[in-house]
Amino acid sequence: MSRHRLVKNLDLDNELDDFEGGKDYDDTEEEISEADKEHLRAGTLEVKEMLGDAANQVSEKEIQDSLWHYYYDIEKTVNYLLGVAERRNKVEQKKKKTGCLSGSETALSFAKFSGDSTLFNIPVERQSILVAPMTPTERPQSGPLEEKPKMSKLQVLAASRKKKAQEQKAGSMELISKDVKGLTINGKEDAVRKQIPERQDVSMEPNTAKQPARGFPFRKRKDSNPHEKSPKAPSPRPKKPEAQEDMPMEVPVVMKAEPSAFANTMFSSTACLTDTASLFTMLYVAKPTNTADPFSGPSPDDIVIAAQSKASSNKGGKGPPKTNGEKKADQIANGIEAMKLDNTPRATSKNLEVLKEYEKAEKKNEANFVVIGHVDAGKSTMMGRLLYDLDVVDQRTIDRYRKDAEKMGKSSFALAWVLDQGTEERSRGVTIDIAMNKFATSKTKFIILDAPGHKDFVPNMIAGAAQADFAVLVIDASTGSFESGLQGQTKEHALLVRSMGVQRIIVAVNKLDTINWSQDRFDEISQQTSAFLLSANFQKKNITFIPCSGLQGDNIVRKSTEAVFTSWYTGPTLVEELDNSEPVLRALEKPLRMTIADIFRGGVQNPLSVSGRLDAGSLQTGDALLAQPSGEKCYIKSIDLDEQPVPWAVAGQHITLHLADIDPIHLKIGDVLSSPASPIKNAESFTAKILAFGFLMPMKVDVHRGRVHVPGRVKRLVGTLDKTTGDLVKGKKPRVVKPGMVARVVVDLDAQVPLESGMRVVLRDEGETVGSGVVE
Ligand SMILES: Nc1nc2c(ncn2[C@@H]2O[C@H](COP(=O)(O)OP(=O)(O)OP(=O)(O)O)[C@@H](O)[C@H]2O)c(=O)[nH]1
Repeated sequence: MSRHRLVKNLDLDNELDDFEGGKDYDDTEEEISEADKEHLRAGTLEVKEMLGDAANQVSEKEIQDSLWHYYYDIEKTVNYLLGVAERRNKVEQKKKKTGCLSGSETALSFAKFSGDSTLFNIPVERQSILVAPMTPTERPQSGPLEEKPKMSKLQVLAASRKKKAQEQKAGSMELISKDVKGLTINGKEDAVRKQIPERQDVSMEPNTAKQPARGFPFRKRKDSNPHEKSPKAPSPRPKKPEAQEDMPMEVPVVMKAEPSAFANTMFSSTACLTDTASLFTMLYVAKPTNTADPFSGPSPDDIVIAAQSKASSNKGGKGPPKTNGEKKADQIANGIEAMKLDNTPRATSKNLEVLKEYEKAEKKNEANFVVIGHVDAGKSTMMGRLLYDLDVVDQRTIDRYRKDAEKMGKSSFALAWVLDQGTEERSRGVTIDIAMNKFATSKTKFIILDAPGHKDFVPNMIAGAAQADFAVLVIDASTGSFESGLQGQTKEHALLVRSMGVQRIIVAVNKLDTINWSQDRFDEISQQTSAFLLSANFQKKNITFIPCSGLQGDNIVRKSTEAVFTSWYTGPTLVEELDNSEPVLRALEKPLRMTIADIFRGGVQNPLSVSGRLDAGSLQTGDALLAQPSGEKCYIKSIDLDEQPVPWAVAGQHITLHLADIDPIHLKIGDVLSSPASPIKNAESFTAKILAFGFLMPMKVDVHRGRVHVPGRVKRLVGTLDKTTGDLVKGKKPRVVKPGMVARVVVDLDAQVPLESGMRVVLRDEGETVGSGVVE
């Protein structure tokens, strides 16, 4: 439950009575640290400036109360106060007209009070992150606050919680200080300083510059996965070095042992990490110049994650942001954890001949497939059904999903929830990010990559397609839906997967239950889709059609019992067709390449782990790796395959690597791990053979390679290529490449990206795919 919900459920007056114990509020005001006061002062000035004339309508105390309430979030504070000011204006105007307030106006409801505030004029899906000011009608609107400088109820409640938290912390600090004694922080620090002198400056010098006063912890886009632990949230209040003196009694150990540069570097708040951007090349973080890109701002998912992080970071009703002393203590505790773990001995390589081991091993066929198709075609439901019917998901889980989905009025999405795990995904009924799941048949181990169908999330679909051996294209057969899908993402997705190297495609013609299992409709859809897929360069032998209903489970795992359907269809089920997959040829002998799909931080035994598919080559425990684009080296401590430790892994396998000897700041999703002996190079420019989806000309584009996307530009059109021979068409250089044509183009990037010949890239402009192809 979020802090605000908790607080709202409390009887404030009771809480206050308990806390007060007859004391004057003023006593507790001492608990606001100097740093907080300073922050309140600076925030007040900023808010006043932003309020303009409206600042005359609110008192300084109200501004500070709001700042405190919103964790110094200037924007929210201003929004709230603008509402207050506007309301007062109206009341005043009315007063002038009538000479007094009407009864109805004195008894304002919360909705009335806030109805005209910009805070509540926001899209429904964004409202979840906005925190309604607590019982604003109870706030003294003027006089009393200024006359009697008492703390607001919220502050008193917060202070009470803070006090309790501090008492608990005092107990836990004893334990921490024991750990501190057992560690030679300074020794470590010195060693680290020698290795990374630039970082020392960054970590020793907390960011005292003005920061965006966001109330929510910064979190990386959930492009990755829900398990990734992001860097610690930026402190809601900037640290002031002198503020340390405020808390010596609470956390004496803070005074004895400052977190080392190393600990600061690895575990300091994002505020510190942000600083490093100026010193390190922070790749992929350059802001796209294309403002129309729906991904230039936080995605709906980011917003939900941010809200969730905030809620969980406030779990237990800890109240207002932590004091400097508490933050320091946390930082040290984290640092200690890191120090302990860093002592893990480096695994030594057994120098196995991995390919020979692989030959000897008993193995199953392994295949990854991406599920694509227009929004709402039924992709997640179909995969949920498949996992349920194969007993990968149990009945209890499905029953729970069904019950919860019903409560949200989305009962038809219960099966989709097996894949769609995000809160936003569930409340909106759309897939946002790639969902990964596994199952096995007697012949093959499969990995499902369920892609979002909505056009706003094509970049996430690209990330899934980049890891796939083949594709399952889901088509909604219901009346009108097939046709609109063809105009939308059915075509775009199919073209994208093909141009990204996928050769085999299974077309699942879904929702046949809605058209009474009509064979005519199935034939019509198969014909049209087949014609299109052939024109998109899929070979006939690599295209198959499976009629089915994901919702009812007909022809997914079990054969249908519908008489109409069985009268004309006797072919394989979807699972049988999946199992017909030919073993995929792997680049076992090629140099090692692994693209990081996810990063996990903060594990007790393994503080830093990465997962992803081994694109090429092989590796074993103890191997050295080179991470690009950072150029940092690291070592493999251990390897997990299917959650089990294994001594080695080969191309095609989805693995988790537990890494040592690397600062997590040097690794990001989309980075490529290679062997230092045959490293992948970074590129700032490349030439590629591109199939144009739209008009291509020298223009700004977003370049996507798997999870990575960087702004860049098509610098030069070298020429168009013959589609069948691939030869350059002689003649004048084209000024524009039309959709459907293939061209050789030179692309410049705004940041370095690990790229090499044979890699697949997608070019997008303003949220539309304009081309896709292969690096030469
Ligand atoms: N009648 C019927 N409805 C289906 C079937 N499959 C899915 N649906 C419904 O179609 C709606 C969308 O299903 P999803 O599985 O979320 O579709 P999706 O393709 O995964 O959606 P995105 O990933 O957001 O593009 C849900 O209401 C499903 O219950 C089916 O076979 N028959």
